[in-house]
Amino acid sequence: MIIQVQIRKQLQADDRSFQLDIDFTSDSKRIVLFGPSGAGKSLTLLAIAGLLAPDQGLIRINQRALYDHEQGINLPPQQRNVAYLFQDYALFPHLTVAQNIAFGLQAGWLNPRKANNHPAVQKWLKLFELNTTAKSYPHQLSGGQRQRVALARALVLEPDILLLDEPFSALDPALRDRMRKELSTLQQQLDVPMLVITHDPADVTVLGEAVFEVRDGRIAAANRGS
Ligand SMILES: Nc1ncnc2c1ncn2[C@@H]1O[C@H](COP(=O)(O)OP(=O)(O)OP(=O)(O)O)[C@@H](O)[C@H]1O
Repeated sequence: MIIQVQIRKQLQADDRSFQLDIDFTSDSKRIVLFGPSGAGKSLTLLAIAGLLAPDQGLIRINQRALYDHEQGINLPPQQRNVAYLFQDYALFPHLTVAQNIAFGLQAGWLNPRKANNHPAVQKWLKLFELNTTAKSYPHQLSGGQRQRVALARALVLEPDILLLDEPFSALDPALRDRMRKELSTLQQQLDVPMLVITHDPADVTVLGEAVFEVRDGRIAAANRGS
């Protein structure tokens, strides 16, 4: 997988303005954008997902243009084949685990019995050891199980890349360490490309192979670690 991001965006809110000017390319499957609060990490992730339109530039994954200002290309989020994992996982509270995982599939799979039986849902329930929770609701799950449901819901669509926005920031420190290791192991097992944004150095150490430091809307440093 190769991701190429070269984007500019000027944001204006009352008397404040922010210039996003991000440029990086990577063929790593473990990319981390690291930097302080307000550096422009979330804006970059939103732009890759198609939830924020840049003013200029291009975004390509595996040579496919998701956004190309000069060519007038700006694919809507559902055509980008990228999965976006929100900070709090944003599971649907009124849907069971199986229904949550089935959500991105065709509408009929929201029927609980059908959702349980869908081959792709079954595959992910098994892979993530969620079989016994298939009929449970998100509030009945542990933090780790919730993360796995969110990942399964994202991965069931076989995205080209998984985008994660501060995946552990809402967790207490002990759970955070465990989930970080779990995500690392899952990424290695599944070999799925992921891009994580974070301000936590521990995420960089555990999850980062290609690490880009973001400061004041720009890539301030890049290094390819182990
Ligand atoms: N709609 C907007 N209009 C104007 N400025 C904005 C808008 N959205 C974000 N910004 C500004 O852009 C800057 C970058 O925001 P961004 O959310 O990308 O930061 P971040 O690096 O993800 O930080 P955090 O870790 O706190 O989420 C911030 O200074 C923010 O105030």
